[in-house]
Amino acid sequence: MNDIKVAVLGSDGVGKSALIVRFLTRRFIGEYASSSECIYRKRMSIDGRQLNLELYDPCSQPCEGKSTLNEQIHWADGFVVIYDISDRSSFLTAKAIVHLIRELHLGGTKRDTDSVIFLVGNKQDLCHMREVDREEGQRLASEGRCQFYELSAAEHYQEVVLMFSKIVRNASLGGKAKERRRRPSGSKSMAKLINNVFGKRRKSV
Ligand SMILES: Nc1nc2c(ncn2[C@@H]2O[C@H](COP(=O)(O)OP(=O)(O)OP(=O)(O)O)[C@@H](O)[C@H]2O)c(=O)[nH]1
Repeated sequence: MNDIKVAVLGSDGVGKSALIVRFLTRRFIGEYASSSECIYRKRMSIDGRQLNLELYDPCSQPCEGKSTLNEQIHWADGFVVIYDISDRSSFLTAKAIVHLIRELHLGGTKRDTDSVIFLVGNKQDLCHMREVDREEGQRLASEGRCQFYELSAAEHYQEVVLMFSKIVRNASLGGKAKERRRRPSGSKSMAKLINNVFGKRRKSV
């Protein structure tokens, strides 16, 4: 069975955990308690093939044994790079991450990387506070050869599922057999995920 590794990257508070939790549990959780980086696992069937998905959610707080961005990039087969459309600085961070992924994957063939970086402008429901135009996102995506999405973890369940399903499909078609370097350390079961989800005060948006 294929193992597909997807890293969800972006600056603090852009909604990385919210998007992952939405995809895995269907729920939007306003506040999610997580003090360590972790990997969520899910078995998926894509085009009739069984896949083991590992989704990496970094922790923005300093924590022991935390992997570096370079290690996360080497570990993953696919990347979801997230920014918050109401926060320009998060867009600049996303831009730097896209460029770093491109730089570190220079050795790979074009086919390997073209379809496995997704740039996602999250919090589309906050468009009245928008600081990053949709066109800027599209421009960065075409510059970095990424697929582009604008969506809202809070409001768009179907779009979130489609986005994750598509990156898993693309990453699995890459047929990559790359050397695995040190993998990000934390690993989390669904039970732990549910604990985190219910262990913290929920905030309405
Ligand atoms: N309005 C709105 N708020 C969102 C959305 N997605 C996430 N948030 C909020 O943004 C805040 C940060 O979300 P998280 O999922 O913790 O973000 P993160 O990127 O995992 O943050 P770190 O763990 O600090 O790296 C929370 O208050 C969420 O409720 C969204 O689509 N719309």
